[in-house]
Amino acid sequence: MSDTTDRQEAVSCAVVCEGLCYSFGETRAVDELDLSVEAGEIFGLLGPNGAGKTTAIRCVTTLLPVRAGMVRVFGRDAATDPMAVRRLLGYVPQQLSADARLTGRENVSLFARVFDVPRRERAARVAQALEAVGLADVADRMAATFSGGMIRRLELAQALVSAPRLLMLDEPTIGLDPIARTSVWEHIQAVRAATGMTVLVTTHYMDEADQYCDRVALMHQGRVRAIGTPEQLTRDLRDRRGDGSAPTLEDVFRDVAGSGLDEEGGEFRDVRRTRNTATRVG
Ligand SMILES: Nc1ncnc2c1ncn2[C@@H]1O[C@H](COP(=O)(O)OP(=O)(O)OP(=O)(O)O)[C@@H](O)[C@H]1O
Repeated sequence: MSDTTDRQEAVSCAVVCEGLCYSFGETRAVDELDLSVEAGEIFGLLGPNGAGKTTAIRCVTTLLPVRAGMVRVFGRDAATDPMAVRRLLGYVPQQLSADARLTGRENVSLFARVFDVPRRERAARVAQALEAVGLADVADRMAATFSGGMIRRLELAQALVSAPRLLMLDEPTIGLDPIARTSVWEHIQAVRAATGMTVLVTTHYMDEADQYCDRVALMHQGRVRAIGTPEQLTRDLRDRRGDGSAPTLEDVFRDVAGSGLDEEGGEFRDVRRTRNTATRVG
């Protein structure tokens, strides 16, 4: 890529994946994935359990190596410049990342130290991050006393404290009740509105993506099967069907995934992994 292209992409694209592949032994978790996330959007990577969403975003975070294909974050190559990529992003994994034996504030402070937030700015930045997720009033309570939704918002604060340009969230609402889910999404939206940060989120809840994401990619068996705004995707299906029905994003997904879509939603080990995570977070 030329310097000029590099600079243009760094301005307009938060994430670009081209031909990304990742295998665990014989399992091709990500298979020739092409994706481009524009700066400032809330982008949803959707798919059932086992579709390859977590693997794909772990490659973007550099937690997994990019062995085949290419990943760039704001123009920085994840394979050749992983440290530069890490400095640009905040990541909330599916697994619990808050410590129950620390207070909310201590948890966020720990991340501020790990991410090298300058010492003299730390207290203010920690307070700001807790405020942004609506936990300022309970910041000095032990995380063990928090509800599942509060823990998710605490993890969001942990990721926000380093002021990342790209926030990546893996199934942020899994295992939460509807009220807690709405609250998590409203805080994500408020943070995006306040900072202009790009948000890349994985979810298998199509209704949430429809409501909160600017654009989505529908992923199945390691590949992106459709990409666009929820409105575009549902309108296209409605036009293709031409029967006056009003399809949902879930209908679009069934349409593009075809007969390969497993009704049970992924293999047993994928469901079990998800449930374990939900239990620990919730
Ligand atoms: N550490 C691993 N070892 C072996 N296989 C794995 C590993 N992690 C994921 N896989 C397999 O790779 C495929 C994609 O998994 P991945 O976790 O990326 O999917 P996902 O869409 O994020 O699903 P989930 O919502 O269940 O996390 C699945 O078939 C899964 O079983």
